[in-house]
Amino acid sequence: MPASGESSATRLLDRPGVQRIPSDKLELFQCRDFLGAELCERLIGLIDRDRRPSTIADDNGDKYFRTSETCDLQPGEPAVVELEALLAELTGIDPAYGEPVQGQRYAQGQEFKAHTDYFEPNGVDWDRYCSVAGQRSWTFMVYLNEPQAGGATRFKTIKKTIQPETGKLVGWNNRRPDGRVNPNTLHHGMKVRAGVKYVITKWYREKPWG
Ligand SMILES: O=C(O)CCC(=O)C(=O)O
Ligand SMILES: [Fe+2]
Repeated sequence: MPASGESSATRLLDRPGVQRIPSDKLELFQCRDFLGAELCERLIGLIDRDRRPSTIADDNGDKYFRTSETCDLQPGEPAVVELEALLAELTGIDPAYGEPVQGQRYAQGQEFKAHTDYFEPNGVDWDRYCSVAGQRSWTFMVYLNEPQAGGATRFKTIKKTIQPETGKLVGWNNRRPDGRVNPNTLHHGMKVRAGVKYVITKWYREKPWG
């Protein structure tokens, strides 16, 4: 298959270990042990080195909406290169369509309230975030550890809660079959009740990132 900006259910399910979460409302997948524990540890080390308060696009005025910290991972770091190669092999998406990988860290009590990863097509931030690379197409995230309690990702519309497990990947298509954004991708990074939670997030765009 030639490299493109698209992944597909067929491509993802081709890989042993990938499971589709049953729903006709969105294309949602998980894969346990996508990353080994050692690579997860190295990525956590990078996140701890460079983290800053997380921000949100399409700000809704709630300053407790996303209370975590974020790290822009450096593309040249060996652990990031390894991660990117594994994601490209899984998704089939040409790396040119990807935003740089981010790390997210949630301390006890921190969360990312229910949101969608796509940008509101008529929102105030559309031009700022999407004029070059277009809309976010696919999201992939990987849990790098297991907090002692809390920190699950809840897909509210389909009432599905995914528990953090070291190395487990979760991914979904942010669009419906007709190409419009899919509100059923609404998800909540729930409060960590005890311990700390680390994830990486990888967002792909409809056009090359540039
Ligand atoms: O931490 C989670 O479980 C969800 C993270 C997320 O939704 C995001 O970073 O966009
Ligand atoms: Fe999200």
